[in-house]
Amino acid sequence: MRELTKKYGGTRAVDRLTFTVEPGHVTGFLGPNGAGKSTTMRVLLGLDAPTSGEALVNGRRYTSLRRPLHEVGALLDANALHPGRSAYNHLLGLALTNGIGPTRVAEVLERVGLAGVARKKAGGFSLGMKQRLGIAAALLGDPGVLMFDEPVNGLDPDGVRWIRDLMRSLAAEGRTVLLSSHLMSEMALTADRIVIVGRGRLIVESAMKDLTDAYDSLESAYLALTAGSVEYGATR
Ligand SMILES: Nc1ncnc2c1ncn2[C@@H]1O[C@H](COP(=O)(O)OP(=O)(O)OP(=O)(O)O)[C@@H](O)[C@H]1O
Repeated sequence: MRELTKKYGGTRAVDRLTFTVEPGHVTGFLGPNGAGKSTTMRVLLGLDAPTSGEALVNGRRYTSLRRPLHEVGALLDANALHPGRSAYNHLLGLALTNGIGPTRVAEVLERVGLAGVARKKAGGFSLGMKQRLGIAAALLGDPGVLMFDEPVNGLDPDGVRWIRDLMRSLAAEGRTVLLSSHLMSEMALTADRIVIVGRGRLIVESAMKDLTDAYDSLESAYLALTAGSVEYGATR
């Protein structure tokens, strides 16, 4: 992200945001509700155009990537699927339009643990199974850059642990992993770098260890650093 700004009417969802996500790490992307995390990911994926500045994947705009699914994969919304289609057909449709063969579909279904329900309709899947299917789609093109918007939400403890291990193994394979979540204790176990935004602006970009050394915990660091940026705070 270089000086990325995205306005919706009078709202500055993202405001001159500059940061870099490094390969080989899980980077936690944190910030209060409405801070601009999803908007940043949407612009990175070419789903929204920047108002000014740029969001680059491997040094290029998403729209200029020749084989986008091979460069970047993302899970933004686990419910973005056709409910009547099977998990296998959902992935096969995506694969075939991107020059990827059925063998790879079987591979990613195996990796996310859905091989046994591949022929079942995705509409009947639990939230956790839909998250896994969304992750399978992100992995289809074996991309070096991965983005996950709140993949842990609503998952059972097994699912939470699975996502944590998957994120860490993807980073250990040398990939760039950007992960948003509001669950600080889980993020503290998963990420080794942290980017915090508030009101569309960068608050801090840091190694996890530097934050937890300076504050008691990631949660304390987060609460202290975002104290002035919470837009929809409840009265206490
Ligand atoms: N399509 C849109 N049209 C108008 N405003 C939008 C749109 N998308 C986002 N916004 C606004 O931009 C701001 C940033 O929203 P965004 O969803 O990026 O935040 P977020 O950090 O992902 O929040 P959360 O943690 O609640 O998911 C909010 O004020 C939101 O209302």
